[in-house]
Amino acid sequence: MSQRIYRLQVTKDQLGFAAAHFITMRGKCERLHGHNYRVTVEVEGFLGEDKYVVDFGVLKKHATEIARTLDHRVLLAAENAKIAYSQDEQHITVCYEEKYYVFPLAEVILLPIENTTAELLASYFCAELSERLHHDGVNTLKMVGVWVSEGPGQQAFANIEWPQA
Ligand SMILES: Nc1nc2c(c(=O)[nH]1)N=C([C@H](O)[C@H](O)COP(=O)(O)OP(=O)(O)OP(=O)(O)O)CN2
Repeated sequence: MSQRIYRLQVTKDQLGFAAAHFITMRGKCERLHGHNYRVTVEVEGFLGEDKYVVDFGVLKKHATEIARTLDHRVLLAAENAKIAYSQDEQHITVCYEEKYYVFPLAEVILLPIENTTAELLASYFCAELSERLHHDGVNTLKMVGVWVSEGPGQQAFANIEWPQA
């Protein structure tokens, strides 16, 4: 008999984060602005012995922790070739052509992505969540996915197929 596949979703208030960002596109750099981002976690998998795919509590715990690392921060794309960064012990200077910002180091998060689009934020969040679930020994999953919304009606999804390589 074929094994049934289940899909779970977790959307909670604590899965939001308020952050500032800008993206570069087609030779332009957006003005620094902010969003009240919302995150929805979506996983697919098989039932384990306890008849869960994975405990909602486990998904909430990890996703809340990841969201907290992004909350009240300036999100910076460390892998953007058009943006130059320099830092001392307390500050980071961010340059795009003639424009530059100086931020307190503690108020930014440098992310291993090329741009802070909703797509790549979803991808980053998904990779972080996936790594934590892998570390917990979760073995019932087929897919881990994350939606990141910049605001109502505007969201991107990224996923990782399991088992991970
Ligand atoms: N596919 C994507 N498109 C855009 C993204 C993105 O992450 N993925 N991001 C932006 C901007 O960074 C911006 O945050 C949103 O821009 P925009 O939708 O143009 O502006 P508003 O939120 O003010 O939209 P309104 O619906 O007009 O209020 C752009 N595109």
